[in-house]
Amino acid sequence: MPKYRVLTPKGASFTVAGGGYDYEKEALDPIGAEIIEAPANEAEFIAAAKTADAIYAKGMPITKAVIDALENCKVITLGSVGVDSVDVKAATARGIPVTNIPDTFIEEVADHAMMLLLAGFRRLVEQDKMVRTGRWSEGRPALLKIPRLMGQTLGFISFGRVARAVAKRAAPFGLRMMAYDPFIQETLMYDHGVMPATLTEVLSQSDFVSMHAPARPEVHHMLTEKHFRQMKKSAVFINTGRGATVDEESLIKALQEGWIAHAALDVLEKEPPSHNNPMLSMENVTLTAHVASASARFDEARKRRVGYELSLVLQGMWPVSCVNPSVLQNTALRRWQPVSMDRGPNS
Ligand SMILES: O=C(O)CC[C@@H](O)C(=O)O
Repeated sequence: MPKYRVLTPKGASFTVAGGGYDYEKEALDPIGAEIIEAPANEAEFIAAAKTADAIYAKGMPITKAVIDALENCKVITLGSVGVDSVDVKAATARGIPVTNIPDTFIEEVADHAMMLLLAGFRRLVEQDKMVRTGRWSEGRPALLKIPRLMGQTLGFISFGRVARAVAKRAAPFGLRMMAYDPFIQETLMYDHGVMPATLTEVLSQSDFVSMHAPARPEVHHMLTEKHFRQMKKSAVFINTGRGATVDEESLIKALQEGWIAHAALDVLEKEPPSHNNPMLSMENVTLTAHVASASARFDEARKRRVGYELSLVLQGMWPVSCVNPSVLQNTALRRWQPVSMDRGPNS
């Protein structure tokens, strides 16, 4: 009988795929905790959740109904930056800390955003299709219509850690950069060679608009028809954040009616998309399957980090990355002091 039960939706275990090293066991075995899988449907998950000591949320929404059924849960742990799959408000109301991993795969997502930018701009998918379908001679005329990349403008909506990592990659390509983010200090933008701007300036002046707004209810459908109408007809829209920040119907209309040139998207409003999503057959759309974070290193790092957060809380300590830290004050969990990495001015 395990001392602690960590409940996770079936099929979402965070052991390394393909029988690799078992990072979950490494973190959880010494404290007597065990991962238990429950069917990933709300009713069956709720039945199993009553006695769970912790939830590892993945692959299914952890709704208010699930959270209200928890009788013994000390933490809900996410293996992502985005916390949109958990009703954080409900967890906060119940005094349950929710943890995420905000810093583990910034480089991967930034690589992917840059790849989408280049692929969308140089029409990679269309070019590939032309070669494969015997239309070799059509490739060059298609690209003769687009400008040179150097000197084009990249505009960021939201300038968090991933956007800043994209800016580092974009600078050597000779892109001018601007960003809209009312929550980030302008000096941080200047440090990255990025001009602070209003949303209208970003939309109307950018050749590439890269969306990085986090998945929060306040930014649901932040971009609608009126925003796509403000963009350049030649603009490429890139989204590696969350599909829900964009009104997808408006985006589809913008692409179909030529208000913008191309969309390169890792995220969609509904994932996977339904077979009748028009974007699946549109030539001016480049799609990947919400995989921007993926790499072998990330897979390992995510599992280690999830195991670490779980083991901290189950052993009675504050987690490292808590998205609702106000609840920590009212728990019996002990605050711990991380060791300072700052070894002084000459280190
Ligand atoms: O689970 C993933 O790999 C994607 C997670 C990513 O979208 C996030 O919000 O952190």
